[in-house]
Amino acid sequence: MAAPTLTRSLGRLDLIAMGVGTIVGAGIFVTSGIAAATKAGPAIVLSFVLAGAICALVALCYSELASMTPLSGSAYTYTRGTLGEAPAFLVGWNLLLEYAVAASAIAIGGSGLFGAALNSLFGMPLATPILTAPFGGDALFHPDGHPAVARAAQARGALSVVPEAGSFSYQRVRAAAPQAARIAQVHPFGHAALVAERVARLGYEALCVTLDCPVGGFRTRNMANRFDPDQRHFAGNLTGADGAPGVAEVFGQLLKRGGLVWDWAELAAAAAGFGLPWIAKGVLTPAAAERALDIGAAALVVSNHGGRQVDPAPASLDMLPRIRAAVGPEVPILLDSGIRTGADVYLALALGADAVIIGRAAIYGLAAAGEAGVDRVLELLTEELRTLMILSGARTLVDIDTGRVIRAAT
Ligand SMILES: Cc1cc2nc3c(=O)[nH]c(=O)nc-3n(C[C@H](O)[C@H](O)[C@H](O)COP(=O)(O)O)c2cc1C
Repeated sequence: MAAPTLTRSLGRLDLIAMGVGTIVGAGIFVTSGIAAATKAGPAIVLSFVLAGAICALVALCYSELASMTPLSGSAYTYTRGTLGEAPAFLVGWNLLLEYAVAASAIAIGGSGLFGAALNSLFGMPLATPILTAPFGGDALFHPDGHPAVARAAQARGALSVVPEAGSFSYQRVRAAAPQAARIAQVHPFGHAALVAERVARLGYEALCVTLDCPVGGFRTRNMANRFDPDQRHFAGNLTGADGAPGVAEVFGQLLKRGGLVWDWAELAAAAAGFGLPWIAKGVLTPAAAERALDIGAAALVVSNHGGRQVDPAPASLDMLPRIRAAVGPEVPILLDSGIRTGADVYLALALGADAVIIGRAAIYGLAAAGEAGVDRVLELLTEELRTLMILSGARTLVDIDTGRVIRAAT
């Protein structure tokens, strides 16, 4: 039987196209811009010329070696033919390494595109558009609490907003994951400027000021269930020492529902002394958004506190487009309340958010499996978001815009 033969079907153009395709990876689009912006400036052109000349010399070496050793195997075979087994062994392994490095460089190119909607929040890099929420009493869900949440966030390049009424101190959480625990949440109860000073000393870079919780909501399910958690789980920062209020004092304020405990003027006065950029959390109307920006907020969290404060409050997603329209495209807007899936993240980004914050989704992961559970939640949300981006033809996060969402008639 005749040996099978393969038909030659690749022509000159195909080979050139394949060669160029192999050489040009995602990296050329991502890293050359960074090198031009931060290192070489216009002289980057000279780098390209120099690299081109070196590549031409390498190509000449390769063609000489290929004509001397007309066998397949590339650099491994050439080295074996000219220098022997041992050097060829080393060159072979180096080739493998080169491919691994090249492959991961392309992966970074890809993830760079993924994180491009809002590259940074006041200089804090955002590798993903998902942050974890400040939720108090975290040790009720898992003994590892927010340090575990922040570690999971850090591993996924996410930021964590660390709560004032958490089970662990700002210091403990930051020490657990300094790359994630960079935003400290505070309630504006008159001691906020003091907290701002303290967290700045710990290295926090921004404050998240909760505007929508001057008193606790009228939570009838909690009452019916006689939910009365041990207050020590909320005392990570509310120690009653060094000017910090005690947990009983704050709970008293939250639960007694004694009336207005702050107003915009008091917040403006406190904010003047913050010394850190601050994010207004709990904004649900264009008027509140404008007010917060007027007194110095640098970003907004459109939120109804996870539906825990005002029972007939509108959904944050419904209010988002109006707030985006009122404040313009430049103000960073985060959204929370009801984010459970990658599709929810997609919708929030499409309707005007730069990133989202997850509260209960992170809590469910924490309760189920501690740090690993939060990690899995972040992984699932990200994977679903990526899948939707591919299916909707959005190459980058910035491409996710209102044009991709159809609102059902109500
Ligand atoms: C158990 C629990 C505790 C919370 N504690 C706080 C808090 O101390 N400070 C705060 O600003 N928000 C707090 N929140 C609200 C979250 O920061 C966030 O706005 C909300 O959970 C988002 O909605 P989601 O749970 O649907 O994602 C808490 C939420 C939950 C579920």
